[in-house]
Amino acid sequence: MIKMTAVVPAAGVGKRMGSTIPKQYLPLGDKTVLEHTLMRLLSHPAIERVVVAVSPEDQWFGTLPLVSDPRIARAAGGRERADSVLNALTQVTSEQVLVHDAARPCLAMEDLDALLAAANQPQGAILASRVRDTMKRGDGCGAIAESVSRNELWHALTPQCFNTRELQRALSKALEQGLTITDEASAMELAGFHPLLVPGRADNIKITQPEDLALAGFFLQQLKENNS
Ligand SMILES: Nc1ccn([C@@H]2O[C@H](COP(=O)(O)OP(=O)(O)OP(=O)(O)O)[C@@H](O)[C@H]2O)c(=O)n1
Ligand SMILES: C[C@](O)(CO)[C@H](O)COP(=O)(O)O
Repeated sequence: MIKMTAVVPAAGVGKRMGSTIPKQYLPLGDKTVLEHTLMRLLSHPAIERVVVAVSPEDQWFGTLPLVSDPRIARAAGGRERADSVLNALTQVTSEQVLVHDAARPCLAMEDLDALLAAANQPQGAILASRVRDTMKRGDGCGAIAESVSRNELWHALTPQCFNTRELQRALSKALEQGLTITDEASAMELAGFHPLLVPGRADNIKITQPEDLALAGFFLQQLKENNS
């Protein structure tokens, strides 16, 4: 089994959540969103370390009991997600690296297994779920401009897994060019790679808006009841 380090970008402010504290520190049952995410990653034998990118202004990370786990390291968060990931990568020595949003606590072990099984490909791999709704592009004035074929249209999820040095190079280049990178695969694509799409569960949601928290709590409970 390939052993690797995971990077967890957790330096966001959660604007869309509209909560008084960053969404990664909101409670889900008896623990915070971030603790659930970290516990799920560390429960897999392939994940030997986790580097968490945390805002320099963060007041909460150091108060989490989990932080005393020697497998967890802290890196400085950056202005954008990609900056946070790039900062964390400086602490990664494993050949492969897995990047997973702090805001995605509902990661099923079966999905992590599937991603890791594809991880040794040079182009890398991401978890993704096929689009199920009919997709529309807006005209910017609140009306439909066009329908977008959902054939081969996927939601990019995380974790995403790549060769560490290739990812560092790709992210650095994209950021130097001033490009907006919202996931690691985008940077790798710009560098000419075509990462594999590994079908993942649609309940691996990213907590983004207020209604997502209760849904994540339900999905997390289902995962625990099914030992997934
Ligand atoms: N500068 C940033 C911005 C985001 N993230 C992290 O990237 C993940 C996905 O980002 P997103 O869902 O957009 O989180 P926020 O940026 O906090 O949300 P918003 O865009 O609503 O502010 C989150 O775990 C977030 O903490 C990060 O590490 N560094
Ligand atoms: C990485 C990601 O979760 C894949 O869908 C997504 O791009 C993160 O976007 P955000 O705007 O930083 O939440």
